[in-house]
Amino acid sequence: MRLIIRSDYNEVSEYISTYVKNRINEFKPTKERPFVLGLPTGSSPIGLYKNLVKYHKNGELSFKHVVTFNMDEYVGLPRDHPESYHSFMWHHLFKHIDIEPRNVNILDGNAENLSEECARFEKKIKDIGGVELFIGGIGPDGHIAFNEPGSSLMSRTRVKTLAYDTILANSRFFDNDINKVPRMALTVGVGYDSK
Ligand SMILES: O=P(O)(O)OC[C@H]1O[C@](O)(CO)[C@@H](O)[C@@H]1O
Repeated sequence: MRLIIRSDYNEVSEYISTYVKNRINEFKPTKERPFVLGLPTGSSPIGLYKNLVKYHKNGELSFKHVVTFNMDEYVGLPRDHPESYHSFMWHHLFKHIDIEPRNVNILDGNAENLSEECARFEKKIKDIGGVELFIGGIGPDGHIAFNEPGSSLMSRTRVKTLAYDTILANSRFFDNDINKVPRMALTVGVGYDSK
């Protein structure tokens, strides 16, 4: 593991966004060989997404041949709710860049059969050959995606009940009302398919 420390939020965002831009550009993605990128939500990546939009608008970065997989989504929150991860991703990133909507993959937390939805998502990642670069989001209890403490290192995409600490932390996005925070989420596992 390599721990990279920067002095403030803007410098961290600058570091990671330059890293992502370079990885995509060096990969030289094509339709037949797209760059597969895993993405988080939360407050931390907002600066990263802002910079990626800027690089796109400057002509330094294209998402034409980038396929994305988001790491998680709430269960039961309407897709158009402002706090759904669908809304978050389109608002902060996707609507500002040249990504093909069919290349965006976000779990459907309103699917009739949640296990089937998780299996479908897993298969899509597998079929495309795994994720090239996965950017993680870490919760206060150390969880990554919504893999709450105790999750297996071999875990795969599945339904997870959120820990109380996570519900409490995320209540800041729901008028500080823990009762408005969904209790469950779909999340990729710790053992997702990487390249
Ligand atoms: O970036 P923040 O605001 O600390 O939020 C992190 C949270 O967002 C997520 O990345 C959700 O995708 C979780 O892993 C974590 O709960």
